[in-house]
Amino acid sequence: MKPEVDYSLYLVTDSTEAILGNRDLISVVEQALQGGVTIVQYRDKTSDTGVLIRIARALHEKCKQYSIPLIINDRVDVALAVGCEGVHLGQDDMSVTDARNILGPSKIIGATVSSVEEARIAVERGADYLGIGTLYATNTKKNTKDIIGIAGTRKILESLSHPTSSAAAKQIKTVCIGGINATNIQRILYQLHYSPFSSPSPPTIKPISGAAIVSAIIASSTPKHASSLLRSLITTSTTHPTFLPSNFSPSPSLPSPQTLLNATLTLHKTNPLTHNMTNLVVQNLAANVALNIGASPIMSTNGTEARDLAALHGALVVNMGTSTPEALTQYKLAIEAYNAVGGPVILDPVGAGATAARKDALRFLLGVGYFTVIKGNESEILEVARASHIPIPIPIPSSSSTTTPSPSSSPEQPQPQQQRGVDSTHTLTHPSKLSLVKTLASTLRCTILMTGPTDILSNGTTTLSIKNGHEYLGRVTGTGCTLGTTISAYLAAAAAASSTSSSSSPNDSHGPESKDEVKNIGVLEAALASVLHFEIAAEDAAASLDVKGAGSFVPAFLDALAAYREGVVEGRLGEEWLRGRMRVE
Ligand SMILES: Cc1ncc(COP(=O)(O)OP(=O)(O)O)c(N)n1
Ligand SMILES: Cc1nc(C(=O)O)sc1CCOP(=O)(O)O
Repeated sequence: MKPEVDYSLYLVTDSTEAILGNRDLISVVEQALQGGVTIVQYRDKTSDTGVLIRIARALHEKCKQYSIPLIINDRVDVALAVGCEGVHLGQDDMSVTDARNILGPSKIIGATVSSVEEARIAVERGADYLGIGTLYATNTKKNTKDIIGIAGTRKILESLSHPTSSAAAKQIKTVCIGGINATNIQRILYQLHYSPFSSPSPPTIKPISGAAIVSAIIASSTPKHASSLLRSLITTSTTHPTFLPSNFSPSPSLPSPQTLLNATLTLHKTNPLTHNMTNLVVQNLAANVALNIGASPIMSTNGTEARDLAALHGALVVNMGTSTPEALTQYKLAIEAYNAVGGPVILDPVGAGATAARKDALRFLLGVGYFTVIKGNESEILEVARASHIPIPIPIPSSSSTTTPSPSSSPEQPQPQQQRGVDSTHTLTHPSKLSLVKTLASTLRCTILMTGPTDILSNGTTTLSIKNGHEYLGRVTGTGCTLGTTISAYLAAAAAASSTSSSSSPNDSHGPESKDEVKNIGVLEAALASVLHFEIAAEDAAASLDVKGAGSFVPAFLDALAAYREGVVEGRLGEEWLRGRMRVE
């Protein structure tokens, strides 16, 4: 009878100079056991068999003291000699079938897989768990076959829980591997619906059972501390991941006008910080937009001050408009700082499809941290989808035929039309856009806003079309970027309000009506409220008699942004008014 194994923090060892240094492996593993690793794999690619067996025996003794299973990498003979709990086999090692025949039914056999097909075969051959990778590029193992990211890992998890999959597939345990550390583990587990003991929470995806880690523990100078930190991040990720603002759960329906007005009131009351790492073109306009909607802007591209700024309960906008390799390093520092404290982060992948450098920058940023909202025009969101390995709809050719993305689409991705500069191309039908935005939001477990004549907003559960706005917005450079600033201010306000709602007075004059309504301002509500504030103000500004074109529109727009906020705060713009103005379905 195989014991129930907790795969949540799976330590894979490494004895190389670069990672272990000149320390003693047994002592490092013992410290990791004290810190709370739940399963250990001895992985040593160079030692002779005699040495392998000696070290494996010593490790097994230690693991037994902590009642933790020991697995041997690659070598069935060593596992047999030591009598430990099992083996881990790669695609080029002994087959799972042969290993099972040798080891018998009571031993644990793990298999490395990087595709749906490899997973299917490993399950069929009787593996107990799958090591799914490579999740992210890692210095620990340079010659990995495929970097599959969150989307590739999810594809495998989805295939295992597919209604037509076998009972064994539905039951098999899974860990992800490659580039996992304390800064990204919660986001990764969140995006992979971590659940330590199988019980597929959302039925469409099998939750991951744990994370396999090498360097973040073995290379640490304090393996006990590194392990216990990782363990506590894993444990809290099932309750509430620290990178998510509290109460930011997916909204199941179209937010009510009162909730949207409450978001504006909350913004006014909290005067949140919006930290903009934005492009050179829009710095001034973005700061003015922030001031007029009722936020406090800071335009800082220095990542080293992000930790201090993140402590001020604001939100971060990362806008790739004029980014450089040096800027990417600064963005990384800032994203990590905001993720560490649960501050909202908005990614505006400006011109993401325009050049190879921008495509690379986008892939880099998507691996760096969690984005609460990703906002972009159609071309930019298509690029995010491609970077996330999500099947994208076929662009409209000369005729109007399109396909809807489906998880079973061919791996041959249709190439989106080359983006020219930062302008968007318009190639998809509305249903295709809806489907793409929803799929992307649910895959990345964040909120996506695709802007255009009709904006599409989705958190993967609720998908909305927003038809407000005015064409002048498209004739002033950088207005799209300043929408990112507006979203950040609303998210920061909602996050701050939700974390203090229990202590605030629910019936302040002109304030949100109840604690519940403050709590209900989740990401989708805050993002929708910000888009409506921005776009209805644009409509009002454009209708002003003084406005003759895009030039005179800008000052009128700033006035209208402030007037919207003042109207809501003073109670002149209420529920009925908003119901009549919002064009959302
Ligand atoms: C848990 C886990 N997953 C994957 C691997 C990789 O194993 P393999 O493909 O055999 O590659 P090497 O480890 O031998 O380089 C693993 N070891 N553990
Ligand atoms: C041993 C191993 N196997 C991988 C795979 O993709 O199969 S990645 C990897 C190394 C993971 O190291 P770290 O946690 O330091 O990034």
